Amino acid sequence: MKKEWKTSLQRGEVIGAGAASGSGIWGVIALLGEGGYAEVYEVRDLSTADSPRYALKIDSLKVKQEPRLATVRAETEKLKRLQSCDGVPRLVEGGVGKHHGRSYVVMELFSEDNLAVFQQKAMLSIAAIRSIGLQTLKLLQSLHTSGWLHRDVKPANFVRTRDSDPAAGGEWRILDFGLARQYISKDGLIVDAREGYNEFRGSTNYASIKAHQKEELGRRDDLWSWFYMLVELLQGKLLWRESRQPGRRASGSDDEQKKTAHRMKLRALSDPNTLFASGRCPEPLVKMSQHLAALQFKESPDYAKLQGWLAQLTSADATRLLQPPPGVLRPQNGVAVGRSAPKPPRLPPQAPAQQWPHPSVGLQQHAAPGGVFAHGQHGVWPGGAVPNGGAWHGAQPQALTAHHLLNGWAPPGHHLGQQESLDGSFWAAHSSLQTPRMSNSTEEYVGQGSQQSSQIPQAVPSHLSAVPENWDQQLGQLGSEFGEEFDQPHEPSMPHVARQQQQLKRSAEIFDDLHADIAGPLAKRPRPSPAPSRVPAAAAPHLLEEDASPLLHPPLPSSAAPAASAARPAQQISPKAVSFAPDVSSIIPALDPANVVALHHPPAPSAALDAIGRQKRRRHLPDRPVPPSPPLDLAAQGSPAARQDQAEGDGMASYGPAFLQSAISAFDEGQVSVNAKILKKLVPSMDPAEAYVGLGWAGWCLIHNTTPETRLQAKQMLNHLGDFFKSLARTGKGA
Ligand SMILES: Nc1ncnc2c1ncn2[C@@H]1O[C@H](COP(=O)(O)OP(=O)(O)OP(=O)(O)O)[C@@H](O)[C@H]1O
Repeated sequence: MKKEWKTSLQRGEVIGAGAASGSGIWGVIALLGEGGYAEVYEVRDLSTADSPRYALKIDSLKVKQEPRLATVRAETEKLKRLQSCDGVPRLVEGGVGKHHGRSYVVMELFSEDNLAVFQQKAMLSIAAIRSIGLQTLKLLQSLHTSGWLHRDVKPANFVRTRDSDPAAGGEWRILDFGLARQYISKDGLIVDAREGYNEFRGSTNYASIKAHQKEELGRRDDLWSWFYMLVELLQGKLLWRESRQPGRRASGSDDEQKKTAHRMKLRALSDPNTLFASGRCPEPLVKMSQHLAALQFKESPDYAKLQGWLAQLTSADATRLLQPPPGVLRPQNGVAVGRSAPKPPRLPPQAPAQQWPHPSVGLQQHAAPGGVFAHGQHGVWPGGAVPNGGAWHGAQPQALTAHHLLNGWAPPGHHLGQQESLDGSFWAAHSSLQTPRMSNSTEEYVGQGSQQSSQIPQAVPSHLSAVPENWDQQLGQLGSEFGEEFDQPHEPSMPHVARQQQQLKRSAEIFDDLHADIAGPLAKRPRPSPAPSRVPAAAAPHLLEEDASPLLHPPLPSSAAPAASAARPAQQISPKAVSFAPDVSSIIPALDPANVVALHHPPAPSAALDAIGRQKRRRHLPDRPVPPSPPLDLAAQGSPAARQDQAEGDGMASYGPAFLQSAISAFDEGQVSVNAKILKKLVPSMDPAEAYVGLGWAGWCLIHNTTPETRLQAKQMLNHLGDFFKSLARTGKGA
């Protein structure tokens, strides 16, 4: 299908002065494509009867305004030198012509299908994918053998020949040498990476990790882009493109898109399964990824091996890609939620109390802020995955999970699974509100983590050797999924919250498993003496045991709090004072998307929420009416159509943005006490999702060293929320 005619040249327009100037006379027939700085037209030579058709590439009008952007001239120079290379378009005129100050070049014409268009037209068979993969790989190999790198490998830069059979996968050629660069010097040596090089080259979705890191690119980077293309051919999409679905506005800036793509590519480096919504990467692609990851800058890729792996792709792989493996929660909006592990036997209820962690756990060295805790990619943790999924750590200088593990926060008598379930909810709510900062810090963290990992002593706590190998992978995967979900720059919305809650439930399960796994081995160890409370008495003079009582404790009226504190002067806080987890654990089952869904038609932000956040909403969110969300059929979520609906609803059916925005600022430490008041006011009109955010907020205040007053408010908030969730679980309605 020809593109809509909207660019600078018109049908029938004549370009070139003809034989007198040594050029053809080119009559414009159709627009074929347009890139960043050029337009490509189908033309024919008007000076010849029955002229074949050609492609004419001309600088776009933008270039005329900003001549430094001119690319056609430079590209033609490169194309001239590449004429002996396989699959490169043949130049029809030796040189560059000028048309009203814009450079153009005429070349061999291919079909109107570039690979980006082609793969959208029909579901490709695995045989077609193998054929396209092989051809494009060979084109790159040929280019590399000629001493050139392409540096912008992407589907739009491969184009099918006109006479090839699309049903058989077509014959493919390579285009667009604007960024191509010679990597072999005149004396036949591979050129060193330029010192101080710091440029991004390529296209966000297909750029290699090194490209994202603005490093000099080599052959391996062209092949990483090829690899991502292959993933896209197999799956129909790249997961980091999620937020740019057809018909939806792009929800992030280019920078944000780059960051998301970079982060997800880094994650896929240690776990290629994450490239696929099904959570399973075909084995041949795992091998490709490992091969590419192992290549040094100057090293030649093993094209033959890559071809061999490509040939191993079978239709069974393709079928599996569409099916989550047993135990993987159904992907939501294309994102696999996590792999469930076989459940270890639960501890009997009367299991002896444990202190966590055992004092012998030597993990303090990992507690330094900035990401050194998790670097499992290099095998520091059993199972070899990042235990907090990167995202956990990225959320705060001290990861919440790390915080528990490292600081022995949970008092004796406390069950880790419950505590960690709570922790998961804090983290989830917290990170969902931290979107922009979260992506930054996660990215920094991942980079830093992998850089520093080699310098960090191997410190696997001894008791963890008794823990199944994959527990940290599970946490890692979960953390990453959370990270991925919440790093997406979209507005909070119903489906978003439902997913969030489903993941939270999953986290509770994993943490419970973890608890059972760890508590068992620990039970066999000598019972340590009780750990001191994490909150020293001097730092928490106003905290009373009652103030921190379990969730069902009746809330203090807000005005009563200071009075209560005054009546009972400073008192050592007992371990029980922070032991609210059992109650929170009991509300975790109530955090069920079905409950939220049932209560949430239509989403109706309360007037109070609206008023408080109006100003902020104006600043942060588009000022538009909130449409009622259609009933969400959870049972149908697995179907592609339902997922699409859900995806498109995402960002549309947003509710309570004012609340969420005000909660976002609650996480700025300076403002916590102000926002505590706001949150408390809102409790009566809360819906479950908002309550959930409040839960996260309160937990965050308790875990971090906020002021004693704020912690008190947070505990009151937990009381309210406890009632709320209990009522939700009992009646299907919030309090
Ligand atoms: N010789 C050709 N035959 C047929 N179609 C072509 C030809 N050259 C380019 N096209 C079409 O035009 C599109 C844009 O071409 P090209 O990638 O060379 O432009 P660009 O401005 O350099 O793009 P970008 O900014 O994306 O790098 C291609 O994706 C392809 O669909």
